Amino acid sequence: MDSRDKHVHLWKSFSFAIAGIKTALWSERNMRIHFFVSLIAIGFSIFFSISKWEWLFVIVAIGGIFSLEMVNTAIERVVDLVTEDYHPLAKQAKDLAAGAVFIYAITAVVIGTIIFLPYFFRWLI
Ligand SMILES: Nc1ncnc2c1ncn2[C@@H]1O[C@H](COP(=O)(O)OP(=O)(O)OP(=O)(O)O)[C@@H](O)[C@H]1O
Repeated sequence: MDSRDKHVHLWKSFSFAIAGIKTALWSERNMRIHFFVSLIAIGFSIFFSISKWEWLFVIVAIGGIFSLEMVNTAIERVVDLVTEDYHPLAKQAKDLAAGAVFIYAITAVVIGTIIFLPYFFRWLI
């Protein structure tokens, strides 16, 4: 593979990844909820002029939840592809993936609370 082929290959992988993000945003209700909540979090971050360190946590929380939700969606798709019948392993796979998203979502809420609550109190009083 010469360097031009590698370039084309890299560009194709990138376009497939973008297609995946679009699919997730259009087809998954949870992704749209994450998108909406992320916009609010970014809005608060700008409004309160949070510090560089706080931005890092906000970015990790937002990036993490989007990535994990997409992995969850991918697992759901593969399970549905393998079987449409009820199967205890299919249930476990989907429930485990959903559990992973749930854990990260709680983590993100805790991060948001730790960062934004003091700003809210200072803003109120
Ligand atoms: N083939 C299956 N066999 C056994 N249980 C299943 C199967 N498919 C789904 N389930 C159970 O139903 C639950 C919901 O499945 P579904 O595919 O609707 O995912 P979902 O979490 O509702 O998806 P979304 O995030 O898109 O709303 C799963 O978490 C799992 O417990």
